[in-house]
Amino acid sequence: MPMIPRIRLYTNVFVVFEGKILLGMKKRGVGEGLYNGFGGKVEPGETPLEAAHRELKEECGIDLPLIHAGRLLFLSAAMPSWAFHIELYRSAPGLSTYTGELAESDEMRPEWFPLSSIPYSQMWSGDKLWLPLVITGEHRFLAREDYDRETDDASKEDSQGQVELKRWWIALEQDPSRTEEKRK
Ligand SMILES: Nc1nc2c([nH]c(=O)n2[C@H]2C[C@H](O)[C@@H](COP(=O)(O)OP(=O)(O)OP(=O)(O)O)O2)c(=O)[nH]1
Repeated sequence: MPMIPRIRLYTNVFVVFEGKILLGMKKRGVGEGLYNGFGGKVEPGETPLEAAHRELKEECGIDLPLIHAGRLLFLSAAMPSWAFHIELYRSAPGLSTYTGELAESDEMRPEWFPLSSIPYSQMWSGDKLWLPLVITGEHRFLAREDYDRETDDASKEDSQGQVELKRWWIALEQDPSRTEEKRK
């Protein structure tokens, strides 16, 4: 029987104000050296939305109303015993203020970017596929990504076991409360 991975549930929050987005430079751990939204593991007894608010506050000091933007499921050949499930949130549309003080934490250095210059080359490689959907917020989506070995030739693998995005798909949710159902 093939190995069946166990699910790791995470959250990730993108704060999007008029014309700009708040990203954090990850200073340690998974995704170190990359810009990302703010997030982490959902703790036992917590809903993903509660975890999203908690991680946003812990990692950059602020809080604000959030909406669910989409769901990312990914597999990585570097960690075959896990399937990653990330609940993605964004700030509620039309907002331009938050509570708390924006501050660097030991995990993240927050930085605003104009929407016209999002640093995709310094982000997880799949993010460019769906972050535009998070920003417009018109449709919730389901995204699936498979990160696999860069080469099938095991002798050429480097010691890090580098993986790259090999296959993906994205589907839009039909959500009449957010947008008129156009495809009948
Ligand atoms: N945007 C994006 N985020 C990702 C991808 N893969 C991935 O793990 N993440 C996110 C999920 C989490 O928000 C974050 C990793 O969380 P973390 O390093 O803070 O997790 P942790 O186990 O340290 O959790 P915690 O201590 O903060 O609770 O990276 C990806 O492909 N794209």
